[in-house]
Amino acid sequence: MKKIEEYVRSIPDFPEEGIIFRDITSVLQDADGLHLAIDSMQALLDGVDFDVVVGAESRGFVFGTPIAYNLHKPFVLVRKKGKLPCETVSRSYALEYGTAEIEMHKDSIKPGQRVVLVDDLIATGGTIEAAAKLVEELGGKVVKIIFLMELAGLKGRERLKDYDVASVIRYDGK
Ligand SMILES: O=P(O)(O)OC[C@H]1O[C@H](OP(=O)(O)OP(=O)(O)O)[C@H](O)[C@@H]1O
Ligand SMILES: Nc1ncnc2[nH]cnc12
Repeated sequence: MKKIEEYVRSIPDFPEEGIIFRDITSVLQDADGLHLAIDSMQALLDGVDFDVVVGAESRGFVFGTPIAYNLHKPFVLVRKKGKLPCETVSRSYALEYGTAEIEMHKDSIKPGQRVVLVDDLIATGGTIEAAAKLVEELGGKVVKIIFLMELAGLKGRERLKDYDVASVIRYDGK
């Protein structure tokens, strides 16, 4: 069986010159790749005591929901601005390319809940830092943050130094 990193396709200069895009579609469209990705991320939660999984739109949904399902936990969506129908809290942040704003429903986290954050990839860490702050604004405690991939050269972990962070695949560059 192949290693998980062998399922990731890397595309130079997408969506902008200088970015190496780490593509998850090549992982997901292979049954073994999909199993390996979910199982490897889920293993990062061994021994972690938590109440709810929170995933960031859109690739965080793909990995967060099966993990929540497998572990019989609820799944909460962090969405890009303007998509959630009820009362929200929101936060703006900078991306490796461009800027964005994310939101959560005000009633999605109950005060004191222990939260695991899930996303496919950490680049600058801006997205997941903003998500962590929203969880905290709602009274949740972020007990673990997990990724399939980490672009270590962008130093996202330094931004998340107050959190317990783990990833399955580490790329040394950007
Ligand atoms: O660490 P950062 O610099 O914040 O970058 C990482 C984020 O960027 C990508 O999402 P994107 O906003 O492109 O949205 P998508 O998942 O809908 O493609 C990726 O899925 C992470 O959420
Ligand atoms: N290099 C990259 N590859 C895939 N998704 C990303 N999101 C931010 N940077 C990325």
